[in-house]
Amino acid sequence: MEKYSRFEIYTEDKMGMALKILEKIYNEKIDLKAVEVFPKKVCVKMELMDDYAKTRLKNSILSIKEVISIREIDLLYYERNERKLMAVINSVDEGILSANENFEIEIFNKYCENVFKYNKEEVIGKDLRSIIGENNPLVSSVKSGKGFDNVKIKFKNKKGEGHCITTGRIIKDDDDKTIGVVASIKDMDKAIELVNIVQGTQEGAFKDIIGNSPAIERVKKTVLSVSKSNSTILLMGESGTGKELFASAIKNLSDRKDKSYVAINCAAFPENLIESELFGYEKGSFTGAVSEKEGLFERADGGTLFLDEVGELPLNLQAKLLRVLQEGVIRKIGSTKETKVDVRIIAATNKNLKEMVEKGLFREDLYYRLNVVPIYIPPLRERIEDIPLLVNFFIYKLNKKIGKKISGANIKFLEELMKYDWPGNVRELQNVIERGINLCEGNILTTENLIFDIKNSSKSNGPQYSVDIELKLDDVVEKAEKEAIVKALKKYKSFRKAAKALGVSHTTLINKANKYNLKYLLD
Ligand SMILES: Nc1ncnc2c1ncn2[C@@H]1O[C@H](COP(=O)(O)OP(=O)(O)OP(=O)(O)O)[C@@H](O)[C@H]1O
Repeated sequence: MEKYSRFEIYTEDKMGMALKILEKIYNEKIDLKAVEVFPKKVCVKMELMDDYAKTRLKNSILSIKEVISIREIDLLYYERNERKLMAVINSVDEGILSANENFEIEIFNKYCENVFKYNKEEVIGKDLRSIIGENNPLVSSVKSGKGFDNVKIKFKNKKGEGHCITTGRIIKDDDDKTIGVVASIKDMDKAIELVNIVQGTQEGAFKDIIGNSPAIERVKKTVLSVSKSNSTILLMGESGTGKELFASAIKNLSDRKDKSYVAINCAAFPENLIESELFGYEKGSFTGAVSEKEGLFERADGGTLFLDEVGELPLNLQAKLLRVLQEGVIRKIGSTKETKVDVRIIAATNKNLKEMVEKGLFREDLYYRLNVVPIYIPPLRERIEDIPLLVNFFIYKLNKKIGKKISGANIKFLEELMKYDWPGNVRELQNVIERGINLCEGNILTTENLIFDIKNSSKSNGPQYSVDIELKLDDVVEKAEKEAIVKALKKYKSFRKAAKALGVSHTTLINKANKYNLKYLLD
């Protein structure tokens, strides 16, 4: 790096001090590089001098009557600021490139060096067009005076072709004239990596889980905080609430996301088959066992096993499952050998397991083993705010399947859906929308296209969850309050009458109806 000599010269507060000092430098035939002038102070940057030359110059400057003192300094103020700025520019995980109105490159940070495969020294002051070509948004923005966002550019460098994503802003002077452009550069591979990271985290993992009601947001928050650990998770909720979706989100958010994910519905197999499905069997262990069979636990080794409808597991298999959870070993049917497996269990149930334990239908010890991290997914009737979003989502999804171009649903249609009790939850809602799309002759769903499932009554037949395990006291109170208000509004069809029945003032009831989004019930 080139070296310089720098002086800081203190003077009396007089006009023309800088000129007098510069004259002395000139007389000593020293090459001046930069000057900074302040009240009572002048700083100069000059060619590198030896001690003799420095002393000569100092004496010459000190001979000026108004000069008080001189000291050597490391950097001028502008250099300090420039270095601070460059340190910041080099520390960001993005390329920063700037060029002036003549396309000369002025800033080119470390990240740019990696993307474009040029050293800063090779490009500073060079024509931008010779480095990244003529046809790129940076050049056109200097010409047009307009910035640009997230444009992909291709360029040639020493190592061949490269590509990156860039966003640029124009630099203007006081007269609004373009004097340059500054652009951020993102390496394409890094941008793709970023997308993958995002997909492996929150937004990506929850992208198929529609809804932003406080109730569903609470579940997402819990899922986020527990997915990274290896603890067993028990997902509880009525049928069709999205337990399977959440199980898959947990897997995608966990460190096991790239490992095997095996799902089994315990209710879908007859009792005698489920054991061989889960644990496998040895050849010849029973008639028909002509070859060895790998069980799902083995298949999920290193990854995640989703046990859906775990409440349906027969009691003898509950004991076997308990052993896996306690000791991490499995034994195939017909084998004497135990094999170690490393499997994270996510179990789901729409049954009230605690009640099953009380009735002797589910092993208590297994219940506590599974119930390490219980997550309760609320039924749709407790998050009716999500219905419009879900309706749009299903219209979009099912249009493609059915080959229609429905653009939405009218208000009355949505209101009817929000009044309904949804015993079949989101799955039932999806069916209702699919039926509606099939029936719809226009491009908007109306109440004429609305048919609810006949088998479901308007009263929920889902399980009532006990308070102690799934919800915080505040949530329980809110839930009960909301249910009582819904019931009263449906029964009395008037705020005044419902308020009287509930023993609260008219205003209190209206405020609460607003809080829970229930005013539509009386529209
Ligand atoms: N929040 C949601 N956003 C979008 N789709 C959802 C949502 N919740 C559920 N679904 C859809 O509803 C259907 C039922 O969901 P899922 O199978 O996850 O429910 P479940 O609780 O596991 O049901 P079951 O207890 O009957 O097995 C699926 O088609 C799923 O994609």
